[in-house]
Amino acid sequence: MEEKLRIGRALEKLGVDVIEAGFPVASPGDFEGVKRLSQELRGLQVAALARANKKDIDTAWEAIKDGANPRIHTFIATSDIHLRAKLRKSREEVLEIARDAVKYASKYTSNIEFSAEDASRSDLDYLCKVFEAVIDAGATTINFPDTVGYAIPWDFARMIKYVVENTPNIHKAVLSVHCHNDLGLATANVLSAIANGARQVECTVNGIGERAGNTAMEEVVMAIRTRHDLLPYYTNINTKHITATSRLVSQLTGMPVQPNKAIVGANAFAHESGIHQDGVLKDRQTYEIMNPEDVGLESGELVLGKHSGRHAIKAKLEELGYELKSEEIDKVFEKFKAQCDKKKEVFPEDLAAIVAEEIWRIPDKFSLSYLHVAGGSGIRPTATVAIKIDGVEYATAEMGTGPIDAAFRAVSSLTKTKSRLLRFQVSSITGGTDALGEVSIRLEEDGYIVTGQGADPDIITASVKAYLNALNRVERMKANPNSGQKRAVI
Ligand SMILES: CC(=O)SCCNC(=O)CCNC(=O)[C@H](O)C(C)(C)COP(=O)(O)OP(=O)(O)OC[C@H]1O[C@@H](n2cnc3c(N)ncnc32)[C@H](O)[C@@H]1OP(=O)(O)O
Ligand SMILES: CC(C)C(=O)C(=O)O
Repeated sequence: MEEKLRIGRALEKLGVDVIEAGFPVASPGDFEGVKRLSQELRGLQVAALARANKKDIDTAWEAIKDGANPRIHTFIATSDIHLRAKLRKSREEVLEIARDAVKYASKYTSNIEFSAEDASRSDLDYLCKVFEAVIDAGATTINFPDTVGYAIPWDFARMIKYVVENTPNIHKAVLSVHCHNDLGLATANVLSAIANGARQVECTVNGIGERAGNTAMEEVVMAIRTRHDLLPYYTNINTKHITATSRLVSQLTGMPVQPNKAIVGANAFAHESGIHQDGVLKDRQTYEIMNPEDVGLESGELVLGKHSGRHAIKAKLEELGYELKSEEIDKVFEKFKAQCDKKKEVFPEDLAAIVAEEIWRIPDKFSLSYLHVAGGSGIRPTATVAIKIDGVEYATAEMGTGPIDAAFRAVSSLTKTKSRLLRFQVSSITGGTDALGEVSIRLEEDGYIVTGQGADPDIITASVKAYLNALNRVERMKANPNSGQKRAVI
């Protein structure tokens, strides 16, 4: 309930006009969720879904009646396949059911939406008759769903135009569309519908929804905003909240957003190829059609990877605060490319480490002498660690919640550091149970953010090596106060 409410509040802040909060008859939980949203969200309309029958409509109204501007959304299928196989009713019967449902809902409110489920596979003349009947009965929003994502943009445009031209009272209602993404065409279909008279778009954040999902809200909004020359319409969406809302929805639904998803994917504003990076550095508009700031991102990102060129590396080094000579940049670039062959993405901290190790050439302060770990079920994990600090060996033992925690506590005690671990990742370099484990960590120590890597057949040893590697990098940063390396802003 609380999560639903958090998403509801985020949508209100985003500026959506209507939230379809749920299907109250579906379960007591859905009923309570819709009711709570209706009571708490006053700045928008909260709609409740109902099949075309009295019980669903009564329950929907009961859930939303306290809302600021409640909407009943009732629906029934109009395609022959749904009539024959699912509803087992004739066209005439379904037309009567639809009309009666809307008339029944009108005893509660004048804010009524009617959807003709599977409209895109329905006979258009029959569909127009149904729409005409429900508008006469009191529907103020008429929804044309492409329920199974079957439509093709120019044919969807033809269908919308047909409905507009052949439903005599269509001007009394707002025409809406609701597209699914089974063929990856939901956004395209919606845009073609808008261009032909649709004025409400039913969509979801991140495109989540049944099967391949629904039309992604952020795609429609940004298409209208970016191509205003061809789409002279507007939405009330405050686009600066798009990224935050997308992340919230992803987090609360547990549905990750694919990295290359338009607008909200992690890579949507990231440039990795050297030629693109060079262009973006010279003028962002060479490869950016939208401002990342407009969707709430700080700025577009240059991703350091194997496709990056010298221009991008030089720019990133400057951004990090390094003032290097041309031959030093060449050296960093060479090492950087070698690292890229080993890992997909190289972080700015890795670049900083290359500078520290290749240009400054300061020896490691800390090195592992030995590590002994006792663990298993029924005993408290204990690690005994000895490390050399500037050549002198020190040892201690610590307990922890697990063997890695115990070993890290021992390292922290010996090195007198209090690092904050930001990321810990274990992967196997080779296959099988004898695989070499590679640990990559990212930590913050004394205001510096660094990465560290360690490899060993024993993952606890690999973890301690990675930890010490990161701490050595911090020491190099500290030893070069004039290097220009910026301390991290935490
Ligand atoms: C197109 C859409 O996406 S609509 C939204 C889909 N969302 C959901 O389905 C929400 C979750 N659903 C549920 O919890 C349940 O399906 C309920 C509570 C809605 C209904 O449960 P039940 O009464 O057990 O019926 P069940 O789901 O098994 O079957 C659906 C029945 O509704 C009928 N029906 C389907 N759509 C409609 C409609 N729009 N209007 C009237 N009746 C309909 C079907 O013909 C079937 O009737 P039958 O029992 O006479 O054969
Ligand atoms: C209820 C309607 C709008 C629906 O969800 C669909 O047809 O996909």
